[in-house]
This record gives sequence, structure tokens and C-alpha cells, in this order.
Amino acid sequence: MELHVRYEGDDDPDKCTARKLARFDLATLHRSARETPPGVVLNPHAEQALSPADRRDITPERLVALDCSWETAEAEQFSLGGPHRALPFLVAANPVNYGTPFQLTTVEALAGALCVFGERSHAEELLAKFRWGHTFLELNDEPLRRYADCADSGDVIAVQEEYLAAE
Ligand SMILES: C[S@@+](CC[C@H](N)C(=O)[O-])C[C@H]1O[C@@H](n2cnc3c(N)ncnc32)[C@H](O)[C@@H]1O
Repeated sequence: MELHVRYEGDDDPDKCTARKLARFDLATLHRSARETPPGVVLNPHAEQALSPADRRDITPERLVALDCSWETAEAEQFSLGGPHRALPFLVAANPVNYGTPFQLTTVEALAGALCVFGERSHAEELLAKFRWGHTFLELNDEPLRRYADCADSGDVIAVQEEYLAAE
């Protein structure tokens, strides 16, 4: 699975998870939307939740994230080609937003999406570059496995409802 990031560059470069992935050749950064190839776009504003069915949407298989500050991550920033999908309920493990649902770093979002697509070892490879990376898989182990077993977005939402009700 190819991993691409539209890199805005308005966040602290020392803490930027996308830059670190690119340093290890684990993702490709793009400085403009025009240069960013189409893929399944991880967009927290999207109406549809990501599900295993989305894997088939793009050939070659490609995930795209937008790395920018959460301050500027408005819906209009996500003008990127391809189907846009929101990740279902998952909890951040990074030190800045630890325990916060939905507000993930770029590496957590990519790793979460890979797990939904059944690509867990690829997700582990990304997260291994971060001190707290394994915690993301530990905190979200059960929901990630259940989302990966879903047929479509409707099933994913039904599973998500259980976690939201327990919040
Ligand atoms: C707003 S940026 C913040 C990046 C942070 N500066 C870093 O170093 O990782 C995080 C990106 O991950 C993806 N993402 C995070 N949470 C998401 C969610 N709940 N649904 C879909 N995509 C999400 C989006 O592409 C989002 O723009």
C-alpha cells in the first residue's frame, strides 16, 4: 500500500510525524495538492467512515493524509483527489493528545487505516519509529480488529456506536 502525505508545513517540524515517516522512506511528502496523487483521503470531516470495502476504490492502493496543524485542519483544506473517509472511533496515543478520540497524528491515522484494511504489519512498521507507537495499537486493539472484520461503512458505524455509548 502506497502512503502519501500532503504536507502543509505549518506544524512544529520537530514533532511532525509525517516528516519522520518520510525520513525513513515510509511515506512520500507532497508540497501541493496538485502534486499529491489521488488515493483514499483520510479526512476527519468526511461523511463516510473508512471500511475494508474502500481498499478496492483506488489502483494502485494508496492512502493519503494531510499533515497540517489541527488549528488549520478545516474542511476546505482537504481539497485532494479520491474518496474521502473519516476514521471511526480510535483513541490517540501520542503525548500531545493522549486519550483523545478522533484527533490522531498523521502516523496514527495512516496506521489505523492500514489496520482497517488488514495490513497490520505495515501499521506496526510505521509505529515502530515512535516511542509511543505501540501504545496506539494496544489502546485500540479491539476496535481495530472489529473494524477490519466489517463489510462496509454501515457495519463500521454500528461497531463505533458501541464505543461511543461506553464513553
Ligand atoms: C491534522 S494532521 C496533524 C498532524 C500532526 N502535526 C503530526 O505530526 O502528525 C493529522 C492528519 O491525520 C489524518 N487524521 C487524523 N485523525 C483523523 C480522523 N479521525 N479521520 C480521518 N483522518 C484523520 C488527517 O489526514 C489529518 O489531517
